[in-house]
Amino acid sequence: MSGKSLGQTMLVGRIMGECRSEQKGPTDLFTSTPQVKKMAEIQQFNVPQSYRDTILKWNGWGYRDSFFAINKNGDVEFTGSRYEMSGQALPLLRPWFEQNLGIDLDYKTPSQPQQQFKVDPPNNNQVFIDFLRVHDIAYSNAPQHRVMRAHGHTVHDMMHLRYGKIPRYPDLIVWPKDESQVEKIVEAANRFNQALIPIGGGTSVSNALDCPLPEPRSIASIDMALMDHILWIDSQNLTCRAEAGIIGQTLEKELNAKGYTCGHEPDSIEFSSLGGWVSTRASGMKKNRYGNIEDLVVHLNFVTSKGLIQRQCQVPRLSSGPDLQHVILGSEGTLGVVTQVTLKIFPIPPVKRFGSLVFPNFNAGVAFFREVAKHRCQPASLRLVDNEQFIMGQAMKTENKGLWTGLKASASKMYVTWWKGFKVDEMVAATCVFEGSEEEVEQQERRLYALAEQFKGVVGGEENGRYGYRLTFAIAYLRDLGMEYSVLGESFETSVPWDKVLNLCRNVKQLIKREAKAAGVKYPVLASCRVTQVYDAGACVYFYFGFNSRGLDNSLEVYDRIETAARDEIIACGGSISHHHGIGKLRKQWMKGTVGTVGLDLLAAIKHELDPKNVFANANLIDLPSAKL
Ligand SMILES: Cc1cc2nc3c(=O)[nH]c(=O)nc-3n(C[C@H](O)[C@H](O)[C@H](O)COP(=O)(O)OP(=O)(O)OC[C@H]3O[C@@H](n4cnc5c(N)ncnc54)[C@H](O)[C@@H]3O)c2cc1C
Repeated sequence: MSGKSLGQTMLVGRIMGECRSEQKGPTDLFTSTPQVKKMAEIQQFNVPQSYRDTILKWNGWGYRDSFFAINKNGDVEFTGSRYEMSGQALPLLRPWFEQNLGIDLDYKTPSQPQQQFKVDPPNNNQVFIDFLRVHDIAYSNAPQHRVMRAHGHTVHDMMHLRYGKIPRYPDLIVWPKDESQVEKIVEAANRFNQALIPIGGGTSVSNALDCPLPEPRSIASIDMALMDHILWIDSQNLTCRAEAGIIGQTLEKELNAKGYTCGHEPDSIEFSSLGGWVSTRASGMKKNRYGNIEDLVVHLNFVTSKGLIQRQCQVPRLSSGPDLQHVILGSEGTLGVVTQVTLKIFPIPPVKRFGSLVFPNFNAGVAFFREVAKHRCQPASLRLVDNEQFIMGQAMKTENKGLWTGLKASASKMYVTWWKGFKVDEMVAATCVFEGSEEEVEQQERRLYALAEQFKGVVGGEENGRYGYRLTFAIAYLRDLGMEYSVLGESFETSVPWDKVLNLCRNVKQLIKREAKAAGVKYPVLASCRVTQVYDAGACVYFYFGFNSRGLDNSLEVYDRIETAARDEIIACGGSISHHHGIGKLRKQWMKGTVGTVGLDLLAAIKHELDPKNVFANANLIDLPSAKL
């Protein structure tokens, strides 16, 4: 993937310089229903060809050329050439799918072809469209643009794309190229009764981008893809200012080229945007060293229906009443548009090293993590996978590489399983990323590994650690393979105090299996978790679950029942509604229990004050009392 200098791509959204304004993508293949052709003429102005339309899948995760497929030998293979795993076979993965989810290669549930995907006609607000034209703001109501901005990446989104249709599309897409154009769009929306939904990378996993069905107004999606530039880097104060549409990997790559990092690395960094991170209160895997997004944001600009919110000074901390930036962080597109963000940046650490540890069981691993938090000796990243994920990780070995490469010699494996008495169906693994100077990293390693010994931890080597983190990006593509064979899968997460981690993990996993069986699932069910973040007072736990829907005629209903029951169980076990995925429309039902009635009223009052006409009408976070609008 070739990098490009700033300025070269002023007119296109970029992922590592991959887009060209002249590129045409097969998204042109979407068809309009006959009504669209009759009722609504395609209206387009200055449409940029952004990465979203040219290199991303229309009905799944990630790059179009990268997916898991069954090759001619019957093995799973990862296509393309973008990832280390690309072009390689994973001979253990198919047996893993068969054993753990009961898939049968003869029973395929392929997606509908793109050409058959029908798009409803747009509800054009002509006066708003004319305004955009006069003010030189790019727009389109073409079906291919509307489909690509109508969803995030929940199971529902994928099921709609693969087998049905999206219940409601944005009627128009607008591409502001700077903050002043965003201000004009918001002003016009208020004047001409237009609803708006901002979209960054489109990686939402909370139905936050879905257009609400009851919304009677025309809905325009504000695609931030053109606002993707670093505006300045301040090496004195170690800050940078960037436009909110910049995609994580582009931001990081351009900072790296100048010797800096922003340190924020969510697993979705390849496709999620800076504005999206702020709007969802995102968390990155290296938060131990750099902090979560709320720790990294120094300052931001926010365009609301009432005008621009920005601080009058760019200082590191302020005592001036409640922090208004915390009203914006996590606002999920309900209050306005994040246009520019000043972030802390850091010199790239001279040394980055991976590491891994193996523990006899999950309890020992969690006890170790608790001790690490007490001693505050967590490296930049520290993750603990349970036995199910440990086994799954091994099943994703390519022909040449494996989780056990660090313990390559069979003598080492014997050391763990025979000499140390670990059981293969109980042992778990932790992976780490250490960053700093050579001395700092050595010291971090020594301290962590010495502590691990107290919990029977065995050092698994650097290569195993590296492998664990590399898998992160590939795992996101696995669901699409499962869906080809009737598997529905999802991940969800929570924040939980230390004393409740074990109980919560065990209960939620058991509940998922119980609920699936009760709902008629006839095949083995995947329920697995990992501890992904370490805090003084608790941890973030991240679950994967999946089941084979073969034979069920109400698979989405079954899925919803299990997911809802799992969230209820999480909350009953002392966990939270979310740690970093946010609320969207998916988890709204638990907001009252989370913030209380007074809290809900306060959120509604803020919404009413900033956006009295509910122009930002994505209906995330809370249901608005109609009297207030
Ligand atoms: C495979 C995968 C891995 C993930 N890993 C992580 C992870 O490690 N950590 C994590 O925190 N999350 C993760 N997520 C969730 C998701 O990536 C985050 O919520 C991310 O912050 C969303 O950013 P985005 O740019 O894609 O936002 P979008 O999906 O485009 O939008 C999300 C919400 O933010 C609003 N929004 C977007 N941009 C703006 C803006 N400029 N102004 C106002 N509102 C805006 C939208 O209206 C919407 O409500 C993951 C998701 C997937 C699919």
